[in-house]
Amino acid sequence: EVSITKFPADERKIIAKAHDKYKKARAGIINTRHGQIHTPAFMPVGTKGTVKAMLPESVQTTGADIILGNTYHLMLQPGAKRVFKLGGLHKFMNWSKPLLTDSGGFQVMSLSKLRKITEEGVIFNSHIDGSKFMLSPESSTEIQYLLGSTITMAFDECTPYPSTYEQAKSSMELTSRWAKRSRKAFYSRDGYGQFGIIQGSIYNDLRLKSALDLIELDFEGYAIGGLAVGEGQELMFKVLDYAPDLLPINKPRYLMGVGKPADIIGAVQRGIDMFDCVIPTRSGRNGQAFTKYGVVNIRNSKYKEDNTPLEEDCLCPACKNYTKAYLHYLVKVKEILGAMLMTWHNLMYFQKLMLRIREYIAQGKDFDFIS
Ligand SMILES: CC1(C)O[C@H]2[C@@H](O1)[C@@]1(COC(C)(C)O1)O[C@@H]2CNc1nc2cc3nc(N)[nH]c(=O)c3cc2[nH]1
Ligand SMILES: [Zn+2]
Repeated sequence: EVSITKFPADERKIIAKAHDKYKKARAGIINTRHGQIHTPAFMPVGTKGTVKAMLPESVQTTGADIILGNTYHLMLQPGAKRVFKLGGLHKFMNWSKPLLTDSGGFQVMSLSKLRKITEEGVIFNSHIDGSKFMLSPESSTEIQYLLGSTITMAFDECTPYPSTYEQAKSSMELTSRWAKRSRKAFYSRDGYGQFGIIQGSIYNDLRLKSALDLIELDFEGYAIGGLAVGEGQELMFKVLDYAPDLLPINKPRYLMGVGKPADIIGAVQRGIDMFDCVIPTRSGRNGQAFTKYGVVNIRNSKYKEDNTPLEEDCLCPACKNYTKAYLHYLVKVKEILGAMLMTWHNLMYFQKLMLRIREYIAQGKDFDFIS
């Protein structure tokens, strides 16, 4: 079975770095049914089948190869069967490149009020109208098939932080049992893939056991779950100092929910290939712009007569055609165009960061720049 991961030998540029810090960084290409993904890659979050305030063609111009959708939200509305009947999520949202869908467990725990975790799966009440649903390894995998996801995530339990060793152990063991059922339920096709998600919280022996359990299932890629859940950067990096090395070197490694530029750079240096985070889109809508000068809070009154762009050399529409004064005004009066331009700029910024990281790795250069 051809997996979706072909780090072609000639294109795989794993450069041993002069000193330890960079030797784990790698740049590669993931080949899928819906096109290539250049790694290290940042995936804009399109939770409900849209990257908020962006047209899909605009997302494409920022350089994104792949976007993320959510099983939890789409199963509640408009419903996976309906999306399937309408031709699948790619057609529905007019995005023809790769799509990765999260499997829903994390969103149930962070969004729905009443829920019950059983061996079978998670029973919960919709946060929209309170109606009852159940997500299991089988139903999550089927929903992602109906959506037409390029990369399907195994159904896991995101171990909360902090957790005791015992709590983390039983949670990780549940995730391993669910991973097996997810793998069995996956309908494997050329150019599509399923990623396992390792848990184990901050305990290295649990992380190792989780990795061993999932490697046995031979997923096309692996995610490190249970991080970016409030543990902070220092503890996250402590886990990342060893966890990526537990995973197969020739398969993609995806760190879920991360992160700010500095988090991404530190994680790439520790061997991570894929990222997703709501920060560029969510903070853009809240008036925060990422720039090489740092984060600009455009609502600050010091910008109300600032006739210069966010970044003079940025090619996004916000910087090419508008001033900080105009963005300040739009965000203050809550005009929709404000959310659009700020989001567009931030997504462009994050993709430029990933492009620079890929170039630096390919040239064997240090990329400790925090931009
Ligand atoms: C709830 C919401 C929207 O998800 C974002 C964002 O808030 C927020 C809140 O604080 C920040 C850190 C800024 O990001 O945390 C989320 C990003 N961290 C994260 N996403 C994850 C998704 C995951 N999915 C699965 N299946 N399994 C996991 O273990 C898992 C772990 C994850 N960690
Ligand atoms: Zn810009």
